[in-house]
Amino acid sequence: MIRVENLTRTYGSFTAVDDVSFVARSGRVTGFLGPNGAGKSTTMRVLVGLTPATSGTATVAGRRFVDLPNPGREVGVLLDASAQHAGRTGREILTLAQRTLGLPADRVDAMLERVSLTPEESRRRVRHYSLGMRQRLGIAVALIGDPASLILDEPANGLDPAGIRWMRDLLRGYADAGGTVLLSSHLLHEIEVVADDLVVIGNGRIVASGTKAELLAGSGTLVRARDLDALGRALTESAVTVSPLDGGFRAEADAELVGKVAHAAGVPLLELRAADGAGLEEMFLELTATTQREGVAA
Ligand SMILES: Nc1ncnc2c1ncn2[C@@H]1O[C@H](COP(=O)(O)OP(=O)(O)OP(=O)(O)O)[C@@H](O)[C@H]1O
Repeated sequence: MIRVENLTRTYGSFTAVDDVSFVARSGRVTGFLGPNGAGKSTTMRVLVGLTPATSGTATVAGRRFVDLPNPGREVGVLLDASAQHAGRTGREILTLAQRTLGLPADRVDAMLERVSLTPEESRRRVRHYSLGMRQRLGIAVALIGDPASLILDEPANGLDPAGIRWMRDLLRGYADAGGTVLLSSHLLHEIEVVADDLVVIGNGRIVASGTKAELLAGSGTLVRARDLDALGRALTESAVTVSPLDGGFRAEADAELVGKVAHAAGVPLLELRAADGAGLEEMFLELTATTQREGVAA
């Protein structure tokens, strides 16, 4: 389990992380979402002991990172895939990690296989790796100590669609086996697919957190009809709040009620379903509207 409690980090008079609290539970993938500069990396850096907290605590398995006797066996970390020594080969980097952690030598080949780096690629210097290959190597380093928790900053960055699918399956399998995964991203759809729980941060403060199901439950119903005016009128007259979405409406009511209202008004529907496909992005933009640099298009 990963726990952040009342964490604050200031730089001079600027507060990068402001009284942040959340828990990433075992057996679950927790998505840490927020716009650029929201404070995700700073929080993760405090979690892994790279940045001291100004106040508050951040623990993995009940201890601060610096107090873990052999941290790599407890928590796998990937913060910056390009932070590896560019002159070393992938195999050398994994071998160093294997020796540092006191692991059997065969873990190196096992990890290369796990992240689908070929023996030939493992002998290339990291400076010649693509970003996607660096991400795979970073994941291999994070996993080599068979830790119970993973902390990953934008792990899907640089991966092609097949790589993103691979990463998603890997994280799902890891959590299903009891692991704790905390991953940050601004790739909303990627997080929406893989995360069980969500923590949304904006301007250093948590603006929403909970299970994905809870957070998306308020998304309402997507409803479309050829005669949108008649549909909108019927819903509004029935005290159902509507807003435009995907060429139709997002109605703040369940599908049954929306269907009944449309039927009673004699409006044939083209589509009627839970609006959760669009939910997370909309929620993300809404929740961070006051904290987005660009503001949100109406
Ligand atoms: N060492 C530092 N000194 C001063 N300000 C800093 C320092 N590190 C981070 N910040 C500021 O703290 C804020 C949060 O940065 P952070 O990197 O945590 O954001 P983030 O959510 O990870 O963003 P991104 O998605 O762009 O990576 C930013 O405004 C950043 O400029």
